[in-house]
Amino acid sequence: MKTTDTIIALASGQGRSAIALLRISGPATGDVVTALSGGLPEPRYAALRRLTDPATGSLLDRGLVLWFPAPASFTGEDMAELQIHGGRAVTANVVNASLTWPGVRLAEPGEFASRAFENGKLDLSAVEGLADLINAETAAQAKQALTQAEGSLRTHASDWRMRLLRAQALAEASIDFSDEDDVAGDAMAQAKGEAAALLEELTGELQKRSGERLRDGFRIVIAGPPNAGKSSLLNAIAARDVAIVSAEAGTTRDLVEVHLDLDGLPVILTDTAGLREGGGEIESEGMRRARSRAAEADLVIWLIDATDPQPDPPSDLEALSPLPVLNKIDQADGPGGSDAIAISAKSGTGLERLLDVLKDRAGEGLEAAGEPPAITRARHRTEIEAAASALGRFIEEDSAAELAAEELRVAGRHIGRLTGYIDVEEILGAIFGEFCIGK
Ligand SMILES: Nc1nc2c(c(=O)[nH]1)N(C=O)[C@@H](CNc1ccc(C(=O)N[C@@H](CCC(=O)O)C(=O)O)cc1)CN2
Ligand SMILES: Nc1nc2c(ncn2[C@@H]2O[C@H](COP(=O)(O)OP(=O)(O)OP(=O)(O)O)[C@@H](O)[C@H]2O)c(=O)[nH]1
Ligand SMILES: [Mg+2]
Repeated sequence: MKTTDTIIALASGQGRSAIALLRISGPATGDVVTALSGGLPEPRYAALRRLTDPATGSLLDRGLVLWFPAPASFTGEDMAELQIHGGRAVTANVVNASLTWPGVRLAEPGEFASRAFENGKLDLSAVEGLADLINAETAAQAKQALTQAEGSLRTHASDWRMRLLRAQALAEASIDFSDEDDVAGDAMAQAKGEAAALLEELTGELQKRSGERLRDGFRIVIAGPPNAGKSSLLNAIAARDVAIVSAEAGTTRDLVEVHLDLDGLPVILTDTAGLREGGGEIESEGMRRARSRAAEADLVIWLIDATDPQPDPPSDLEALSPLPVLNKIDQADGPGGSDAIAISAKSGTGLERLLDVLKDRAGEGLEAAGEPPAITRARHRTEIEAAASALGRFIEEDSAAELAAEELRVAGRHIGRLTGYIDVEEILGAIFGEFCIGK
């Protein structure tokens, strides 16, 4: 048996609450719970127990106790949960009483999940999904995170890995039969066919950006000349007084960011410094930040003042195909004569329409057509890109079969890293045994 520390943590939020959930995991769990509550309840059934300090015998709380003997627990170790009253003193007392037991210590952040990973209960992609689920701020983010926690990326990764292994087996066969030209050539052609089909699928996944966007939020930047009403628009959409508004041009210098939930879609809306020629040192830095944030945005709003003839966006912004919006129509006489959406940040006219357009654009950016994306974070993209380039090299390679086959192993290692299971060589052994390839 592996000896590890027993860890304890408050799994519910910090601070006062009606009920608090303490989680304990590790070999001493059963002893700690017995010492605190006088015994172990039936596995996986809640039991109401008096909890006492084993050192002094004093009553700490009356709470619900759950016992999950290994391996049928979240971490795969012996685990228990104490559902107690959520006062600061109660939780501190029960934690401290548990910590007096030998081998018990406070858990590090993420340690329950990392033990679940080590014990094969969760793969890396599921751990990431759970982390995203806890951080999710909107319904669409939560849905994507839960899908990943439930194994969507793992399913892709194991399918890709099996196809790579098949290609690898074929490539190895072509090496083994290299003295029989026809057989060897045929096997290698088949291996390359398998690889090409897989490369096409990986390339398709790499083209989808919606998974990462949904996880991070759809980024909208409000840009425009000074005094156009950019900060007023941010405040109106956020329905809060976030940014300073004034009649003075050049009020906003820094980036001002708000997180919005537009019908379940996560949007990060950023107000920026007004863009104009000249300007002092601080204002110039503000404009530099505005331009660079706009360049990274998923959508740029170019806001102009309908009462004031104003310039077109500078060429770097024009290149981003900004959405033109005309503000202050409450003061403008007659229609603006452009295709811009007309609003008044002050009176609220036109805001509904603008919000509908923003929701549509966010929806297009965040909701992938067809199958949900496999990639939800940069780590996945990096590994899949590396696997795809190794596959590309394998397909191009027409010299030594041994060298070409090595590229397939490289691709397999990168795919393996998506789930953290990188025992590719082991599986390959099993496949070779089964297929009796070679001699
Ligand atoms: N009270 C409580 N609620 C919770 C959790 C928890 O740990 N405690 N969870 C924590 O994330 C989530 C539920 N996830 C869980 C995942 C696996 C197991 C578990 O005991 N797994 C065993 C047995 C599986 C079974 O009986 O079907 C196993 O995998 O072997 C428990 C909770 C959300 N709600
Ligand atoms: N009449 C009218 N005035 C508005 C409207 N929107 C903003 N304003 C006024 O325009 C002035 C400038 O507004 P801001 O929101 O500070 O403009 P800004 O684009 O953020 O300006 P800078 O940060 O300096 O670039 C303020 O006096 C606002 O009250 C509107 O829809 N109608
Ligand atoms: Mg401003």
